[in-house]
Amino acid sequence: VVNGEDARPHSWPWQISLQVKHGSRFHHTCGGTLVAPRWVLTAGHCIWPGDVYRVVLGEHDMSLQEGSEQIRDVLRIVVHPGWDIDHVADGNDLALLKLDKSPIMNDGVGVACLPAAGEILAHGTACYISGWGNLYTHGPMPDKLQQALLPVVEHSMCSRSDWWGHTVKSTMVCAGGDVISACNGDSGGPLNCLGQDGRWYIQGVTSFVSSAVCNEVKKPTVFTRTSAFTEWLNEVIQNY
Ligand SMILES: CC(C)c1ccc(NC(=O)[C@@H]2CCCN2C(=O)[C@H](CCCC[NH3+])NC(=O)C(F)(F)F)cc1
Repeated sequence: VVNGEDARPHSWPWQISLQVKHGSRFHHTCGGTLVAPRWVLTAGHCIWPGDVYRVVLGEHDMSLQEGSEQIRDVLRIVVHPGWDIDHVADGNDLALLKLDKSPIMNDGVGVACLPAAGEILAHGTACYISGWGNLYTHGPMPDKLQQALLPVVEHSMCSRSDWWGHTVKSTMVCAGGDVISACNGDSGGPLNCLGQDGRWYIQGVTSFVSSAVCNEVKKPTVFTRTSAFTEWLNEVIQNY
């Protein structure tokens, strides 16, 4: 996250770190969200065939063993059938990971809510992005989970020719567009938006930013709009 701030520890208890095995060690590669006791939602572009992953829940400071961390293996990976790494602009940038067993739910680990099918957020709705992605383009990863307030940008503005143009689809949601943005390593993480009922809803899964600089003005962070995939999400979580 570029121009964010340290999150209060465990204030986003559904935020996970997706870690990939290289040699004998695992390292953070993407964010993700616990959306059911045994299911993590992340981005399709985080998944590379043949790689071995694990999920760390209850994480805050990556440089410390804080005692709240819970590690789970990934039993099954279901990438959205419409995802194609060579056609990022087509969207469908989603993957669901089934954990070998449910984590222990506590103050630091919990499930987030998914929105109702078709829910569209009004322009300017205040949401938060969270993640351990780079602090700036080609910059370092933070130790502590970062967060930032990122206002929703309605589709009509986000698809202006000097914004994202036709690259952004209606199955995506834009947020930001000024000097706050996601950056590499935030991929797959949540766009956290407070609902009328006082619960946090995951309205987006971090998908892409400008390939020039992460926080390019008029190139808001683009998220996969979870309310466009309710049927697929429910089908997988209930049947796989
Ligand atoms: C849709 C298409 C025109 C397009 C638009 C933007 C990009 N952006 C990028 O490539 C920048 C540079 C590094 C990674 N990156 C990204 O946006 C990667 C996803 C890349 C997926 C495609 N390889 N995502 C992120 O960094 C983020 F923001 F989600 F944390 C790539 C393609």
